[in-house]
Amino acid sequence: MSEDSPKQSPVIIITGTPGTGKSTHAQLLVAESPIPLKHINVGQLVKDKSFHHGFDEQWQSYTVDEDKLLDELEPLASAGGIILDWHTCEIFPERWADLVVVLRCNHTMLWDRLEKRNYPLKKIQENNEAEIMEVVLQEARDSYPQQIVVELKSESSQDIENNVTSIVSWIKQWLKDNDCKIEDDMDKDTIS
Ligand SMILES: Nc1ncnc2c1ncn2[C@@H]1O[C@H](COP(=O)(O)OP(=O)(O)O)[C@@H](O)[C@H]1O
Repeated sequence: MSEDSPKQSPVIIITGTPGTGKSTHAQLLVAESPIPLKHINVGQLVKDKSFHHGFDEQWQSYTVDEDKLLDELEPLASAGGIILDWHTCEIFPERWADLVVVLRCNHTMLWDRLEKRNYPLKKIQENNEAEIMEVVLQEARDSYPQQIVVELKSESSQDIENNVTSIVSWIKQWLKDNDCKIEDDMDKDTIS
């Protein structure tokens, strides 16, 4: 985190293999944060605003138009107060990020979660393998200073509560470190 950041609230990236609990964490964090945070579900944003070059049937995912996506997010990241929720993070410039949370999950549990989502078998296998190989964790460690990258277990509801509590503590400390005030009457919302 930058010591002399003019932002009044931080940018938090929540990343992890699909199904590890990013959106669940982000939603609870919005509800429990002492300051307003916007939850940006980046995958949904890509779809809604067509920041892509089409759907890749083989990979069952959109081919993202990174320039358009970054242009949209830049002013939001500069202002702060956002949670970027996506299954990849290296695209986000290092200067944006104050905290990078990487959610992790046992691969058997992850398999069940993705099956419930009706993902095709190939996509479940790929994501499962990525989780076992720690692909997203490695990407985060390669892209941001090690002191802002935090790996958190997301296997139970207790994990979610504990994780959100510790992120809220981190936010409070960030606000103190950056001489920012907590205002009671600010709205909280979610955008995609
Ligand atoms: N820590 C957890 N404990 C139990 N269930 C979880 C946990 N994290 C996520 N889930 C469940 O797994 C599914 C995927 O969660 P979601 O937040 O949509 O993941 P992501 O945003 O990473 O794709 C949801 O049904 C959610 O309730």
